[in-house]
Amino acid sequence: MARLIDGKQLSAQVLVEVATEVQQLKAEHGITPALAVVLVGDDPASQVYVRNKVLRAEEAGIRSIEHRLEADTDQQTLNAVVDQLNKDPEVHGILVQLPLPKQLDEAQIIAAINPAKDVDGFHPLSVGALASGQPSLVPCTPLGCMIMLQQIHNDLSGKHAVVIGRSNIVGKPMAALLLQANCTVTTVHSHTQNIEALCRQADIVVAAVGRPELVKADWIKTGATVIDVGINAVEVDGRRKLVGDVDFASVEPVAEAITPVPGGVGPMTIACLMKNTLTAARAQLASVASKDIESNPEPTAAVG
Ligand SMILES: Nc1nc2c(c(=O)[nH]1)N[C@@H](CN(C=O)c1ccc(C(=O)N[C@@H](CCC(=O)O)C(=O)O)cc1)CN2
Ligand SMILES: [Mg+2]
Repeated sequence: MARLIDGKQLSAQVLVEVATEVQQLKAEHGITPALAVVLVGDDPASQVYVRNKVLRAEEAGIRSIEHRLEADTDQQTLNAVVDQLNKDPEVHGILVQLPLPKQLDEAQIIAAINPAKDVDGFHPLSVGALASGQPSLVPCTPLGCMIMLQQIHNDLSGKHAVVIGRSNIVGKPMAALLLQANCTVTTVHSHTQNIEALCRQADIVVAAVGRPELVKADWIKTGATVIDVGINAVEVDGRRKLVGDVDFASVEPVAEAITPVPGGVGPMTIACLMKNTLTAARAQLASVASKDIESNPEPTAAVG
């Protein structure tokens, strides 16, 4: 039987660590990290995710600010909201919940977020920093997956990782993080030939393609670690059920370790958002402190 990597439990642990550090930041510097969440429209899944983000922020001692905009909001109005949040020194993290209604340009609004406050890690500067190995705010889902992998592998060096999917939110940053951790990384997607054979070579499989139960037992090498990022609603006997991109029942006996859906990567995504908000608040504090020193340097000792 595979080891179950319990995202509920692990995310609770991450949140306790974040909460402790938030309290320290408050006590030592009088700063309460603040996260602004912008939701446009009334997509029911997005509403659930935003509600959970606000609840987890509260648990971690992070102040949250919600902006809910009508489904027919135009780009200019959304830009104005982001602009105001960019300028507010008491806001440390900004996220615009995706997907956006179709009249809005996602790439444009992501690029409009102050990169220092880009707690989703989607801004082109954050993406470039991650790709070139510079410190950056890392997208929450891949960051959560890395924390899950660290539960199983002390050292990922030399492992062959196959990432299924090449989205900007998960597949691409996931591949970059695995490469950073010295894995040999293969990204497979809809144009890849022989996906199954490539997966069978993998020590680590990360499935992030949005296809219910695509990954079957015969895709998986005995002893591999399987991270399932998919959250797909399907109907079973007339009832709605959530399944991942991995056929859990068949893969679980083959794998060494596996994440469940629900209760796997999803809760880690939200915990990592709180981690990123803390990181952003700290970095902004350090940046303000260094600017103070630049504009008001210590007087040099008189030479006499
Ligand atoms: N701005 C962003 N938009 C989106 C992101 C993101 O990281 N930033 N990711 C997803 C949605 N998402 C967070 O925003 C998210 C999805 C799912 C979960 C989660 O905990 N899922 C549960 C099941 C939930 C259910 O019952 O429906 C689980 O897996 O256990 C958290 C966050 C797209 N948009
Ligand atoms: Mg996600």
